[in-house]
Amino acid sequence: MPQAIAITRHQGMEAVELVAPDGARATVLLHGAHVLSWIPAGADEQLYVSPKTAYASGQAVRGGVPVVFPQFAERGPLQKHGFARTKPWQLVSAEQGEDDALAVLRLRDDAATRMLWPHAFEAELSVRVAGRTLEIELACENRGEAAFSFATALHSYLRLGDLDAASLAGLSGLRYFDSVDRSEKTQRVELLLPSGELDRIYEQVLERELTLHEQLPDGSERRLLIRQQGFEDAVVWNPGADKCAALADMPADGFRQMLCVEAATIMRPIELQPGESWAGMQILTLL
Ligand SMILES: O=P(O)(O)OC[C@H]1O[C@@H](O)[C@H](O)[C@@H](O)[C@@H]1O
Repeated sequence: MPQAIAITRHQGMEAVELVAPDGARATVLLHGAHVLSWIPAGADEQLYVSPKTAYASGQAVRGGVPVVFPQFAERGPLQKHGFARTKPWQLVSAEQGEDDALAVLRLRDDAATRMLWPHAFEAELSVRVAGRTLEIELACENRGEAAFSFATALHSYLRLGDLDAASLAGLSGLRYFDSVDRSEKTQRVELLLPSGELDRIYEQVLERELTLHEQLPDGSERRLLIRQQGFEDAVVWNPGADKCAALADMPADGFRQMLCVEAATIMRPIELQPGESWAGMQILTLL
């Protein structure tokens, strides 16, 4: 029998603490349906959250997994990355199952969202933890009478001990839009070694498996498998030293402890006719 999980508080905000029978855990804020923590069974924290982030209504949390919807970055008239990450979501269910723990959260249009974006929608975020895997699925349904289109991303901040010891594999051969110098390029090298500001939208990433590698001080290697379904693109972002210093909610050296690898659909926005739905998932597995 699934065991219901009650709402608790985390950093002064409503949250659910998912715990699977094998010990895998995740913390999800109702604010923004924001996954704040993921601890695979037998391992330690895999997500980065800035120690300087605000936890306040109407503000975005810096770290974890912000939900970007219905606009990516400043590619449209809305606030940066859209409104979903700063809205209170409703908890639909949270429970521990026989071999996992699952929470489902929902956001529907209201008068405030329709002022910004005149569409009737229902978004659902499902977060599932079990063993060494975290699955985050975002679904969206058009509940109105006219078609709409949107861009979206699961903006995952992956925690690092040291950026210089990290590399990302699996992107070679892909086209990408480099948001730093606003040009189209092709990834030539197999391993992306992050250094300096990195802000790229890799296109048509579906079917690719990315792996974040990190050499740990004890000589071992951490490997995090990053897969996506439904999302077409992937964003790789690190602000680098200068941009990080300018972010009020990040410590100056915070960029060394994170790399964002985001499952996204940006280049070809998703179009939904009345009654149609879309879903996409990011799947993280600690190998
Ligand atoms: O500071 P924000 O609004 O959370 O955005 C962080 C970054 O998010 C990334 O997804 C974008 O590619 C970057 O351009 C952006 O700077």
